[in-house]
Amino acid sequence: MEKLVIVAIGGNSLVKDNGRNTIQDQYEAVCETAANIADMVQEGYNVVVTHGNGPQVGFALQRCEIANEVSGMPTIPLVNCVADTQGGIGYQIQQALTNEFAKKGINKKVASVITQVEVSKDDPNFENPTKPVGSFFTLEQAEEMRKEHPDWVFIEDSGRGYRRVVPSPKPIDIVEKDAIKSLIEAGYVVVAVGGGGIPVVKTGENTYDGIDAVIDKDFATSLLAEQIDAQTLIITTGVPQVCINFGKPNQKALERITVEETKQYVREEHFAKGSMLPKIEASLIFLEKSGSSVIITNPESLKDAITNKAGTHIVK
Ligand SMILES: Nc1ncnc2c1ncn2[C@@H]1O[C@H](COP(=O)(O)OP(=O)(O)O)[C@@H](O)[C@H]1O
Ligand SMILES: NC(=O)OP(=O)(O)O
Repeated sequence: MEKLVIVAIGGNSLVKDNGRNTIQDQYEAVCETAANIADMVQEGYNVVVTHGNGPQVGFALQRCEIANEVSGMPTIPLVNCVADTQGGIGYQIQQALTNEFAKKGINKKVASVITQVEVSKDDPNFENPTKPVGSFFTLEQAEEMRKEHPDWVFIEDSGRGYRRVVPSPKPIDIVEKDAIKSLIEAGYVVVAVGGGGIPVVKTGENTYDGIDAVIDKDFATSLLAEQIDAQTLIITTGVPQVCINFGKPNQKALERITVEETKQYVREEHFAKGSMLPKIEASLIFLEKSGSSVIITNPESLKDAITNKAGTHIVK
């Protein structure tokens, strides 16, 4: 089989205008990324695609809350909002890739798998929400919302503004991993663990129940990469490269770093919690368990990053 590469598309990389963009705007962003992924497939890479949903799941929650306030419509639980966004974004990726393959004459089919990801109901992250979702707000806007919803928690997200945070337990197992593997072996380009997967807890040996949370797609992707034996993990996000001293006058973009150097930068707190840190932590887990290399870059640099001309490369 060709080299197996897993590409994780960041939810924020599909949003251009802080929640004011339309589904069509999001589809255009998906199409840009899909064109780059199709180029990789044309080069002979065997690609599995995962994606985030941080902004989109927050928008979905917000729509429910507004509909509830305005007309009393029942709200939708967070776990179902995750499922909805997994389906909605997965549909766009599946269609965009299918169309790109047809345009480029690539003989490949795409299949998306509705993916449940097991978490533990005792995960301490349920008590300590850390996953930013939805739009960015000013401090004043966040304080105003907290007056009405004192249980909502906000954090400052990488200098971009304040965002609501929700619990983000660590993924333990991918329920549909065998189906994903079978589709890969049958030659499909598979889209899976969208939005980090739909969080579920075990209720019996083979039974599950949904639980309200948003799993970090970088950790879920790293787990899937290990389970399908992928060699390379590529994370696309809003920046072309990972930086040290991010946002400071002495900011420096990183081209190639070893696992040991990366751990040192983590200790020096160069990577923001809830944004770049999970990508780095997930990359380290992947490299220490099974993977050989990680690339972090933005969608437009994907093709150059594969040939070492762009992105941040983390190597063993
Ligand atoms: N050290 C860093 N280097 C580069 N970007 C960083 C760093 N720390 C925080 N960031 C921010 O993290 C963002 C990526 O996280 P985020 O937008 O949450 O991811 P996603 O694309 O998966 O939605 C970047 O766009 C950047 O604004
Ligand atoms: N679920 C998740 O991690 O989404 P983002 O990558 O969009 O933050």
